[in-house]
Amino acid sequence: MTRITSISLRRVLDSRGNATVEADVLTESGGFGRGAAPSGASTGEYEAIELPAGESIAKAREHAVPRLEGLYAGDQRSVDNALRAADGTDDFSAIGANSAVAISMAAAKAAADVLGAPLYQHLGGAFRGENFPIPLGNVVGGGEHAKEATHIQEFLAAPVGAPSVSEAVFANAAVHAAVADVLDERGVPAAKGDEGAWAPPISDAEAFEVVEEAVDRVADEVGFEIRFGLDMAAAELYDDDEDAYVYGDETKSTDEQVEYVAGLVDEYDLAYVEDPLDENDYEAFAELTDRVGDRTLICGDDLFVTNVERLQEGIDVGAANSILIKPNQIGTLSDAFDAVELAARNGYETVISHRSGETEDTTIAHLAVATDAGYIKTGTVGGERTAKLNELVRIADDAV
Ligand SMILES: C=C(OP(=O)(O)O)C(=O)O
Ligand SMILES: [Mg+2]
Repeated sequence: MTRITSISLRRVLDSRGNATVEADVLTESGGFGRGAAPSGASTGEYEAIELPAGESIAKAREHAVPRLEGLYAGDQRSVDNALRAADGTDDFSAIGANSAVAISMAAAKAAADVLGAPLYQHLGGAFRGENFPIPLGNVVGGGEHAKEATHIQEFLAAPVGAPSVSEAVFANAAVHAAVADVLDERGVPAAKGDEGAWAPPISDAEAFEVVEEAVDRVADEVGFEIRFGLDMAAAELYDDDEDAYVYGDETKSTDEQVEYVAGLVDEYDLAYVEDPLDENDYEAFAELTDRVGDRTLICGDDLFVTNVERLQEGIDVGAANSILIKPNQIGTLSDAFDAVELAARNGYETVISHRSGETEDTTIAHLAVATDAGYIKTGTVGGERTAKLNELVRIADDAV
């Protein structure tokens, strides 16, 4: 039986050293699942609300846990509906999306444990496990993830020609290492940002040169196509008062930003551009998608926040052609699945994603395989990132 008998919640550390919520779910027949909430730094304005971990735990213990005990862990919709009902708001601001997502993921894992099935199969069904996402690997970054580095938040290796997920994962690690070599040759010192990407004190223009060089070197070595992409996190660059995108001392109007990004797509043959425009500007997203959407992915992260209503608005006007899926942006696995399905029905590519603050939790690796996502964005190096990447390698090797 998969009835939930107990849920324990605790504060644990995330990769930035902040407190986050971990949930353990136990079922009648001894099924066990554990989930931990990640946490963003460049969060979208419309995301579900994360409360301080201790507060979120206290509220969830009082309002959610009593409703959940006795439910079937395997009935994910009921579990997630009960979380929503216990919260009673649209954005999980009563119990916190951090407790909600931790419990939602833990319940799914407990159900998989009872079934004796890998999580991706419990979530995605018997026919999943053959296709794997292309990992987008953050190799250079700045923005909200590292001070005194690039304005663009993430430069992402995209090993689109890799014959296997394992070769893709290792190629991204090789690009990360090659970036260090190229920076060293240029005499540029570099620490690492929150996601383990290099955070050098160089201009965005120089970062393009460095990443292109590193990608080319590794592509030559491995013999398959590697491209690269960006997360511009442009809502963080956009200044409402100036109505412009601010790059240090320079600003760009919205038209100039569209022109700039379209130019970058062509100059660098970018495979992927996330959040190239402000999270409120569907119109400019649509214009850019119209211009370059036939040759690259224009992805909405802060734009869509894994929310079906915001995604539908984008679909209606042709804004973007792909969506970033972050379960903690919306609060439950059911909501994340709904966003994936709406995207798929409308020809939008899905990219399952980590947050800049992460834990060892590997749910998103399973979610990517379960939903047949085209891409996963989960870093390149660092234990909390390799936890997901190595889990993908294990899934491919039938070793989970
Ligand atoms: C992973 C990201 O960063 P954060 O978790 O800080 O939102 C992102 O913006 O895509
Ligand atoms: Mg983003």
